[in-house]
Amino acid sequence: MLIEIAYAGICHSDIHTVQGDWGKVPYPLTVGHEIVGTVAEVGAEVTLHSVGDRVGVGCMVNSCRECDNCKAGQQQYCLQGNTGTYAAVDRDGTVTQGGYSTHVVVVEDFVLRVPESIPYEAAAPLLCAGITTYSPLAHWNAGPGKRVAVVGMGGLGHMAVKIAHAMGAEVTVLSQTLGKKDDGLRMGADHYYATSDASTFEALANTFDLIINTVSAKVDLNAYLGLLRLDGTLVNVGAPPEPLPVGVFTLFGNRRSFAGSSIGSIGETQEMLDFCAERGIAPEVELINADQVNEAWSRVLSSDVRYRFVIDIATLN
Ligand SMILES: NC(=O)c1ccc[n+]([C@@H]2O[C@H](COP(=O)([O-])OP(=O)(O)OC[C@H]3O[C@@H](n4cnc5c(N)ncnc54)[C@H](O)[C@@H]3O)[C@@H](O)[C@H]2O)c1
Ligand SMILES: [Zn+2]
Repeated sequence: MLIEIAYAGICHSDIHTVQGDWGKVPYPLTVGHEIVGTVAEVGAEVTLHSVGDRVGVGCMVNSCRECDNCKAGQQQYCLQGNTGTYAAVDRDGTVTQGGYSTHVVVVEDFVLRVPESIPYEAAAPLLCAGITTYSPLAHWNAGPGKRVAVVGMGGLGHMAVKIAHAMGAEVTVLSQTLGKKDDGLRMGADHYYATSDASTFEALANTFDLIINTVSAKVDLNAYLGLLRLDGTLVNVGAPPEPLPVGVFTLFGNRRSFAGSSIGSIGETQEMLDFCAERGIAPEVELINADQVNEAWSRVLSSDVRYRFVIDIATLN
């Protein structure tokens, strides 16, 4: 089906990709995997969506559909590798191209329904930042009685705060400075600490059931692991290119776990969109014109984003 794109979010992964942080860049390349728009045309066999529907596309546009993980509905963990929305090789051998664009063609079951009650321009970041934080929060049972910490207050981080709060968890933000403290508390955080202050790590030792690390750069994971209480888990969703050393003795204490998590399944993405619509949760976005993308990228790199840039695709015409 053909989608006319209205808005595209800017994810730090777009920048990692184009900087070559994760490997060779398959030029020519258009990035963007936080896409919302309307259905413009459908093929004869399309049944899930109709022309005019408000829809979304996230980080993947296909998977093998046959491996154990696909059969379990976990397409993001496809054993053949899911087909990324951009920079991946599609079934026809061409390189997929992303959402900083006017149109995209996507197979119907990798397209999500975007509820009308979510403000249109704010919906796009849910397709990556929303699901990438919702999935581990749901999987590790964030909820009443659970203490959850969110490391990093960027695109993913601010969604983790809102979603964990809506799930009923006690939420703490661990940010480099206290510069975004008022915002964090307004979004639902119960506590807010600066990681540049060494006393934070002493004050919060053995505290959290779950820590979601959204930082795009290398951090000292062992310092954060020390903040987990008995059976606590630190889940890394931030994707810096270099390995992050983990000391096993830190894991022995409190029987701690260190885990990773990749976006979320298509089913879970729909569940997240419906959850956000029902709970009135939306990303906080700064809308930009297409000719402001370079400036927005440099602001993301200097931690000057509150909290997601979204491109108004109408300005691209
Ligand atoms: N696992 C996944 O499926 C998945 C999905 C989307 C994005 N990601 C990755 O998650 C990371 C975050 O993406 P984003 O779009 O939210 O980026 P972002 O730039 O909006 O947010 C990153 C945050 O980390 C903070 N930060 C940077 N260096 C830090 C440091 N040394 N200590 C503490 N905080 C620091 C920044 O200030 C910023 O608030 C990126 O690496 C991205 O590629 C992973
Ligand atoms: Zn992303």
